[in-house]
Amino acid sequence: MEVGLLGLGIMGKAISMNLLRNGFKVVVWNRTLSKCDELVAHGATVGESPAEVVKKCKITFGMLADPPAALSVVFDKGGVLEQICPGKGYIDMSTVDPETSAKISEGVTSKGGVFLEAPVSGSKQPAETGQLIILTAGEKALYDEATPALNVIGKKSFFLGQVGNGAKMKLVVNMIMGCVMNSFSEGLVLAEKSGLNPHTLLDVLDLGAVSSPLIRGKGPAMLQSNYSPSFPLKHQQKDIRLALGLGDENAISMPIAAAANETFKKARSLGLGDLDFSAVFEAVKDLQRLS
Ligand SMILES: NC(=O)C1=CN([C@@H]2O[C@H](COP(=O)(O)OP(=O)(O)OC[C@H]3O[C@@H](n4cnc5c(N)ncnc54)[C@H](OP(=O)(O)O)[C@@H]3O)[C@@H](O)[C@H]2O)C=CC1
Ligand SMILES: O=CC(=O)O
Repeated sequence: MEVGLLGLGIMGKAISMNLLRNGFKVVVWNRTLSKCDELVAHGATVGESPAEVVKKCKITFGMLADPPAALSVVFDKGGVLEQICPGKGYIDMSTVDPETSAKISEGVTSKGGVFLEAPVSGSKQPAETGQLIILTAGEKALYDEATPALNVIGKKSFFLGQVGNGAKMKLVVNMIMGCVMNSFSEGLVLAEKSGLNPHTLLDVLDLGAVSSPLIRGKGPAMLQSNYSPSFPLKHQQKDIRLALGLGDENAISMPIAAAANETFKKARSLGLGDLDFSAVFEAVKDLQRLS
């Protein structure tokens, strides 16, 4: 099966490599075209534009940074819309808001193509090993057609109905994850400042109800100030911001998420946006110094 992949950041590169390893032919494109070279060395071919990738493939995936990027590869010159047509599908895996997803869906279907949103839960390592959780919504026929690829990309795919539901589910999940990371960071600072060994706190947490892959996976690196990015902090802040927007629309009060958003914004202002989202720990430490 041949598929297209637009966007070779942390996730797009890992997903492409995994598809190639599993026997898929993959046509790639990235805004910074030089990032395609490594994929080519592993057997991918390159499209000079999103439109060229769509021209070559029946199904094309997008894995872009944020709503402006996701819209740009579809609507701008050389974009998906120039070649999408009946018989072709576009699957957007970027984490965006439901409105962005709906605009892309309208654009694709207006040209006779079919659309599926498919944001993923899980980070760099699950992407490399095909262990993502895929939150799809939109055209069920495209979901069925893409199932062989989805089964390689993820360990479980959900079909959630109409366009927007995948985006909403992803934003709810990442709103929770951002709040947990914030609270965990405050706990580490509180432990240390009150005279406890934070390494012992990690051991205690791991044995109790709060134990989780997130805390187990990130805690030791955070105590070493190692924030090599798996999930960039700027994207976590974007997700909480978009989740707060969803809360606004639904008149849901989310004071904890709003406070977490402030801390992620503080972390971005400290220049930590490209580091892993666990670097919010540094912003929490900084806030203690100021208070
Ligand atoms: N990393 C993670 O753990 C996870 C990330 N996600 C989500 O997946 C998406 C991708 O994440 P990730 O791979 O980490 O992000 P990266 O920041 O590593 O990559 C972003 C990608 O978007 C491209 N891009 C940015 N702006 C534009 C633009 N204006 N036009 C065209 N392309 C653009 C970049 O191209 P260029 O190389 O030229 O800059 C790059 O290919 C995000 O929505 C993120 O929230 C979801 C689950 C996990
Ligand atoms: O969006 C990030 C993730 O880990 O999921």
